[in-house]
Amino acid sequence: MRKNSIAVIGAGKWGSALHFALSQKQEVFITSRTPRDVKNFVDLQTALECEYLVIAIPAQEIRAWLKENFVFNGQKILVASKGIEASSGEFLNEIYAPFVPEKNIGFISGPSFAAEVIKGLPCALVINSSSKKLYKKFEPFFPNFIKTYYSSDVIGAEVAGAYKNVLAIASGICEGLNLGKNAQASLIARGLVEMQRFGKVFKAKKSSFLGLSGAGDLFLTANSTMSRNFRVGLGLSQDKKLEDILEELGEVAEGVQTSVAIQNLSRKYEIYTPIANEVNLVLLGKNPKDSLKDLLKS
Ligand SMILES: NC(=O)C1=CN([C@@H]2O[C@H](COP(=O)(O)OP(=O)(O)OC[C@H]3O[C@@H](n4cnc5c(N)ncnc54)[C@H](O)[C@@H]3O)[C@@H](O)[C@H]2O)C=CC1
Ligand SMILES: O=C(CO)COP(=O)(O)O
Repeated sequence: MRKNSIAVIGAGKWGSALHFALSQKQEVFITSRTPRDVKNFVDLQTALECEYLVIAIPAQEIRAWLKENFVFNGQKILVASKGIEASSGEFLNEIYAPFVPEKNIGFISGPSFAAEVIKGLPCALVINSSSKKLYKKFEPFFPNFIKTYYSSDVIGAEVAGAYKNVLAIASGICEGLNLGKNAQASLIARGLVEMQRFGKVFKAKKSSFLGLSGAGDLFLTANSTMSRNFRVGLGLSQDKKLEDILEELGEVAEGVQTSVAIQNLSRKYEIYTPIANEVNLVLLGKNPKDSLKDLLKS
């Protein structure tokens, strides 16, 4: 293992932004499925030899990626993805668990559009891990323009980061249908209540939903066309086909698959999740205006 070295895995929007940010203080390697013309780009094997890894690949791809590529060798890992696996309903910490000991893994959450981070604009992030020691190890890597906080509430951060993507789709629909700011604020506020209710079933802490991981990321994502998920909602409100919206987007919108996971989990555990349910139905083809009527009745 290359002691004290750090690599980002995944050179999409978020991986590239994290690579830029972390490179302010030290040399940081980066790797991706397809070679990129980026400073310190290395092959996957070289990256996996680093002591510190930041993994920024889409949530739905992680299990297969771990099975195919990953061998635990004492690495310390930060997971940058936000989503719940649709096929199993498992949270990312559950997917990583057979591969990485709990004390070696942390999860990044909080409001952080890659497009702003890559410009060096200020933001605040939470590193969520059962190990504060792990947070202390990663904290010095972050540049001055990113303020980091520690939380032990991994599941709270995971639920918040994943759920807000589904709510951002709903908010994009609201905007596209010109329902007004009152409706949008109501939707976002009720969405926050809904994600907390959902999270409680999995033992998430209420405080995570009121801070950066919950309200912070939700207010950001559900209020801006910079969000891919919000743009999916806008497209749906214009009666565009989901496959066309996603093709035009050309980047991951985690809320699409996460809405399937939430639907299955809320059925299994009998959780009241009206907004996520309607998003799921609209993604399956329901007219957004009918969804609105049903939401107002529910
Ligand atoms: N873009 C943003 O502002 C933020 C994104 N995130 C999260 O980070 C994750 C990644 O998002 P982005 O980088 O923005 O998406 P993106 O669509 O820009 O890039 C995804 C990257 O993952 C790689 N990838 C896809 N499938 C793969 C596989 N099977 N094996 C290896 N690599 C694979 C792609 O080649 C691409 O480089 C998502 O879970 C997203 O929710 C979190 C915070 C901010
Ligand atoms: O998670 C994000 C910002 O914190 C990015 O959101 P989108 O994936 O919707 O662009």
